[in-house]
Amino acid sequence: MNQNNKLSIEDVYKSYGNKLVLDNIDLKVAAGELCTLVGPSGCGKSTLLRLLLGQEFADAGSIIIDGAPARHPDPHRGIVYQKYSLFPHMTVFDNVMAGSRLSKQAWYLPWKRDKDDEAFAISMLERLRLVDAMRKFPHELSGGMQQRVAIAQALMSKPPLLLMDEPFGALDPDTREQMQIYLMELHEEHKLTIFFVTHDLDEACYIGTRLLVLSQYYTDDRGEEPTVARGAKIVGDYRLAREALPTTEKSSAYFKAFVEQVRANGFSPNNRCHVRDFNLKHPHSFQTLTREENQF
Ligand SMILES: Nc1ncnc2c1ncn2[C@@H]1O[C@H](COP(=O)(O)OP(=O)(O)OP(=O)(O)O)[C@@H](O)[C@H]1O
Repeated sequence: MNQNNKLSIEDVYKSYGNKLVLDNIDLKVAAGELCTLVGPSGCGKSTLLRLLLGQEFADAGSIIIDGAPARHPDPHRGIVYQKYSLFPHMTVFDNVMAGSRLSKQAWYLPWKRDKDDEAFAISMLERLRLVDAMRKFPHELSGGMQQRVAIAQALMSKPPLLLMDEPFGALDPDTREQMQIYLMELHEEHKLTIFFVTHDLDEACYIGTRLLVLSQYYTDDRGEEPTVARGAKIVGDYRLAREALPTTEKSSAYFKAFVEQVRANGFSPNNRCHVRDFNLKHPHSFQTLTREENQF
């Protein structure tokens, strides 16, 4: 494995029963990349994250993270889901602090707080506009606030590999944009490697340094569609020059032109159907054309 690769996925297959979900996935990711992952609903994005987490195993192939097979979840990999789960009996602050204690594989004991961790937790709570709520319990918070606490909890340990499954999907647009900017800043500051699943191409292009498209719809080398149902492959792999994007100008003509360019040119001609159907106004902005619609 190339020493710069944080992770390497080779010839990975994953089925549930007789349904093939992931079909020969090959992917190498360098340390520090923020990979955004888009694809049609049900194509296997969350399944891929679960394999990376070590929560489930591939039927064939290998997943190597930091030179070792991904066998089971460990503190070096953090995960944030759209559905948050917090400790109901702990305050916001203790929930966030629990993230660092858990990552150190020691049970969280409030009287054994680490001062550096405390300072980092408070700085995150300030950034996430939660500092006024830090003594509250989860049931006293809105859903968006609870999600922000869950994100802070996962970020607390600055996991070298952070897996995020539609983490901002339930946030209101303003909070979502603030979270995007915060995540980009954290990514740069702590050199995290991140896999970020989203249904929003705008978001994927905005925050990612690399855009991956996973889909079960593709044509073969001769441009023909497979005659049997297949699992999903990486059908688009696109480098994003995020440093060229001013963080405050997401709605700028420049950014819109950039996303449009990704839509128009970003994927291989064999997969152009995926590009045409991106509709950024739609809440599920990535939808794949049916065979009948794909007539060009
Ligand atoms: N534990 C399981 N048992 C059986 N089938 C499963 C299981 N987990 C996922 N699947 C199936 O595998 C396929 C991929 O599911 P997955 O949740 O990974 O897709 P996804 O791309 O994340 O979808 P979405 O965008 O809707 O969240 C789906 O058809 C799903 O029904």
